[in-house]
Amino acid sequence: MTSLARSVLALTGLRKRFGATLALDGVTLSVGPGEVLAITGPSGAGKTTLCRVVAGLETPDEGSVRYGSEPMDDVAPGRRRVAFMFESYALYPHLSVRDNALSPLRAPGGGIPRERHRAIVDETLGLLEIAHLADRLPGALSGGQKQRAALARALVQQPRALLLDEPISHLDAKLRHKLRGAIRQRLMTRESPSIWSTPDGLEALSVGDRVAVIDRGRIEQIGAPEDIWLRPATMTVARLIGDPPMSVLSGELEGEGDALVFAREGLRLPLPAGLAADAARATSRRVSLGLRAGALSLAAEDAAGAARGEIYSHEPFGKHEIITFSVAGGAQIKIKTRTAARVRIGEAAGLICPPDALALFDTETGRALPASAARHTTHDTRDHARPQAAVATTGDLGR
Ligand SMILES: Nc1ncnc2c1ncn2[C@@H]1O[C@H](COP(=O)(O)OP(=O)(O)OP(=O)(O)O)[C@@H](O)[C@H]1O
Repeated sequence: MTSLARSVLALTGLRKRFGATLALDGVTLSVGPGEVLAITGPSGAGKTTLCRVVAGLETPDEGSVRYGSEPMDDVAPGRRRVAFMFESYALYPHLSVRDNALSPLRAPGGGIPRERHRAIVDETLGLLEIAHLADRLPGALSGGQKQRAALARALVQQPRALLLDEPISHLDAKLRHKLRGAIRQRLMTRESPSIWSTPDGLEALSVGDRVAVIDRGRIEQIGAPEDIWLRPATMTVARLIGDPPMSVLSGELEGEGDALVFAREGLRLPLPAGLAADAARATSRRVSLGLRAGALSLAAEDAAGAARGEIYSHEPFGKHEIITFSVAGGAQIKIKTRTAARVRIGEAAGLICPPDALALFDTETGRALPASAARHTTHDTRDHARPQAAVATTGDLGR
């Protein structure tokens, strides 16, 4: 077997149209050897199409796919040596779970000595907690069990690139949380690039070395999980990522003495110095303010510096609570608190917005305002020839 496993997977200018739908709109990105790129976006954003183009199951209208220096555009799917876990599983109905997982290893060019097949498969079934189902046929499995059988079939291979399309979406929350760590550990030991697609932004942040956020076929932002979390490049990213995501309110910039104020009906917030510097360079006064739920807090209605409003709803979730705060005019802001707050629906309250809770966007373009935007990228500029800096993790990302 020729080993191309340490190659960079590079996608350049991919465009794919289905009738009136532009499923991929100029996607350029690369995934390094051993790297996991998590791609996240809402339903219909283009995640599956991206995976299918990489696997050769869909031909792009424009753009190209390369492994290392080798263009893949004219290479048939079966010869690309890509392991693709389909969102629809595509299990062989007449084969047991074990035989489904063994099937790619037994195919010509599988590359792994035959005597090791059974041990690799059984270890992977154990990792995914389906060893006890090894002899069952897919027809006798639940949706989540089928999903893990399909995942096992992808994980046992030694491909040039591994594509996992929503690999754990049908598992219960506890198992999903447990397995995303276990699978990520497994992927880290590989030399091939991996793409992990998921509609769950937090899952993407927890499994990806880098994360690409896609919407309507366009990459909105690509970067380290921390960047996506702390510095969303666009309003779309801000609205997609987070638990709950930022509340994004449209308004206007107004001068008030030396200060710049974000103003809309029911809300006037003086901008902290850093944000005011960004805002001063805005070309339009029409801006949108992002408020990060976990950095906001409630205060008394008349507390100094608090914005006034009332409690619209209160959802206690055990470890944390989500409070929806509404201001005059009806705009709603989500607050996430750890402490059990004593709040009553309809009660007047104040909202404290520290500087790190806020992000500012140009309403027209949807992009973060200049000074912040300089730190962002929607283009993949990583040079995979250089060693990658270790990605620091933060407790907030829940890895
Ligand atoms: N074969 C096809 N024919 C027509 N339209 C298609 C086809 N495949 C995908 N699309 C459209 O292209 C867009 C992108 O679809 P895609 O399946 O890539 O999204 P996705 O991000 O994977 O969504 P989901 O999370 O729901 O799986 C959608 O609007 C979809 O309806």
